[in-house]
Amino acid sequence: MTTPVYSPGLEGVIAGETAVSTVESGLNYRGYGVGELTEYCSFDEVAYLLLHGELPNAAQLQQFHARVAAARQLPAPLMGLFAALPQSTLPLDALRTAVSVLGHFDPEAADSSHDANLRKAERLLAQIPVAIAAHHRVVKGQPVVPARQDLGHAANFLYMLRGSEAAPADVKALDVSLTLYAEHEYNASTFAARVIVSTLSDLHSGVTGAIGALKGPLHGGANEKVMDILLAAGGPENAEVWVRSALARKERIMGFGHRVYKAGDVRAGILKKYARGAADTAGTQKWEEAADIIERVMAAEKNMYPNLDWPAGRLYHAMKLEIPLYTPIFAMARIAGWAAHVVEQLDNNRLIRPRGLYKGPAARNVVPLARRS
Ligand SMILES: CC(=O)SCCNC(=O)CCNC(=O)[C@H](O)C(C)(C)COP(=O)(O)OP(=O)(O)OC[C@H]1O[C@@H](n2cnc3c(N)ncnc32)[C@H](O)[C@@H]1OP(=O)(O)O
Ligand SMILES: O=C([O-])CC(=O)C(=O)O
Repeated sequence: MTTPVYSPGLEGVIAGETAVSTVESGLNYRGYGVGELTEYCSFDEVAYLLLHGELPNAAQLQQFHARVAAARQLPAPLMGLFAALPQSTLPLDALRTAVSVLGHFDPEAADSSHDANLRKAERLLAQIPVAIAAHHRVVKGQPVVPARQDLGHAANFLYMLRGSEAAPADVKALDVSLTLYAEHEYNASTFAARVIVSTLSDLHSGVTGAIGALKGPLHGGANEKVMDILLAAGGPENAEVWVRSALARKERIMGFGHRVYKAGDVRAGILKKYARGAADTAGTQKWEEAADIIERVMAAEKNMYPNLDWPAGRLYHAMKLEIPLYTPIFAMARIAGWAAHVVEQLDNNRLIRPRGLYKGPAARNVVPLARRS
């Protein structure tokens, strides 16, 4: 047996190969920088790139859109389940359940071939936003709004959620956030999905587990906590005092820090201008001013910089989206990355099974129950 190497939290460990994206020298998806992708491409094109390996031409995009739009519906029993879940069910928990249930109804659930996985991935890409919007409206006692076939991913989601077409600026801002959220190498939720399917389990199981991993506030759950923090800080007048006392209490400021990026996350810089634009439109600039103050204190006191969740939480708040929807929106984008990794894992699979460094008692003998004190 070779000597095990231990790195707490697997920091710095190369856990596998991937051609989906890299965080080395700027984040890129399949070779394309995320800055250019947000500038020149829609999320729909980026999802195609992640799943199929190349950017689509116009005909490929049109066919992809037609397939995804046709799959924007849920089985009736899932709608019934949304009504039966406790009112207090968090949207992310409902989504995790929904993906598991969708697995029962997928016609190719048991087929984990490359092509079947891509077809299932396209269906999940279509169904996840429908599930988020439908659960949201059911909980509110509002009629569910059927998906529109003619709209892209971001526009259709806002339409299903609100029941009316969103302003183009809102659609563009959400679309950019989806592109930035779509993929990030071996992050915790993607790694969870890869571990699950490495046992030769199926795509829906991998994505269900990935959603569970995304939920935690050290990962995707942070975008909801960002707004909780700003609301707790109360605005620019109190932000500096608030963040300094939170740091003195050794609290984590959600939306700051990153396992890989120690000098800042390029995605946060890209999305910041959209958060600012949405705040200008909504007249909620005070949260942007408070965010600037917190950023300044975090840089000075902790040498720590915003990650993508920091502007995303503010953007969604300025767009008047309810806070518990923020992590589900992350999932609605990351499904493209999760599925691309699941396909890649299964195309060249080896069971993922690391070792644990034993820290328990030394070997000892069992004392039979009658003689145990
Ligand atoms: C899109 C995404 O999912 S990006 C990640 C979103 N998550 C967040 O924003 C949550 C807040 N950030 C964090 O908790 C962390 O920075 C993580 C989990 C993202 C990365 O953490 P790691 O690289 O593993 O660092 P680790 O958790 O070991 O922390 C190292 C030290 O920095 C401190 N620290 C890390 N992040 C923060 C933070 N946001 N605020 C205050 N202190 C922090 C820790 O308390 C720890 O201090 P200590 O050594 O005195 O105990
Ligand atoms: O990579 C990570 O650890 C977390 C992250 O930024 C992401 O998943 O987008």
